[in-house]
Amino acid sequence: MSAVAGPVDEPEPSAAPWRTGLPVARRPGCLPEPPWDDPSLGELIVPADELQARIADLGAAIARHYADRPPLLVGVLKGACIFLSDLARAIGLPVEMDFMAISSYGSATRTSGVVRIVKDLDIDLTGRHVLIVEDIVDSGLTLSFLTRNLLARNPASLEVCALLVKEGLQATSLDLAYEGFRIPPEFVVGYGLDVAERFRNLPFICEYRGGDPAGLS
Ligand SMILES: O=P(O)(O)OC[C@H]1O[C@H](OP(=O)(O)OP(=O)(O)O)[C@H](O)[C@@H]1O
Ligand code: HPA
Repeated sequence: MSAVAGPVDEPEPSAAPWRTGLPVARRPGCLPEPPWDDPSLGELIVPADELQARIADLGAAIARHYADRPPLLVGVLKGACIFLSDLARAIGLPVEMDFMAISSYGSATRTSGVVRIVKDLDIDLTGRHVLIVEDIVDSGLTLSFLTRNLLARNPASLEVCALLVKEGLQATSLDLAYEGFRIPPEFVVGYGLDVAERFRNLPFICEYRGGDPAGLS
């Protein structure tokens, strides 16, 4: 699986790390700036402008692949809400959207190992071209649960677009049609990703250094 794999016609690779398949390098010493500075936040992992540029490319690749069969985007709440909002606007097709809320982390920084559907889809997937939109693949448990669950609903096709994939943490191999960035195996927040519901509205992705979030108010 490549970091920029798409079913068709990806743009020519450039020197940017997310196009070469290399892990996105941490920005040494580059910390979030006011008003986003916070002592529990560490170094920047993906700056806001790189997120937006990559999402524009993903949107274009998705639009090419689904040109004659606009997909149903299935957003995985809550983490994917911001990614899906930007991605949907980068796909120049009349997409539809539905949402599923799935939780396995609670307020912790490690998966509980138990994936729970908190809210199911409203739309019947039978015969639909479904694109799952995920914010992050970490252990891979959520995605593996979700693909099995949605395949059982008889879609015409089922693909995955994940913004972030943590390097080397998945027990089984992944089948991702679209991937944004490979990131180091550390807990990250921002751009939809939270710890105990905090930091989802950061416009970038950064390392979380705050320790056990249980005491957060
Ligand atoms: O690959 P995994 O180890 O399964 O982790 C990935 C999942 O974890 C997060 O969801 P979370 O359970 O934290 O819920 P949230 O999206 O509401 O924050 C994230 O949004 C993914 O859905
Ligand atoms: O690194 C992460 N940050 C926030 N939420 C997550 N869910 C899985 N991994 C992560």
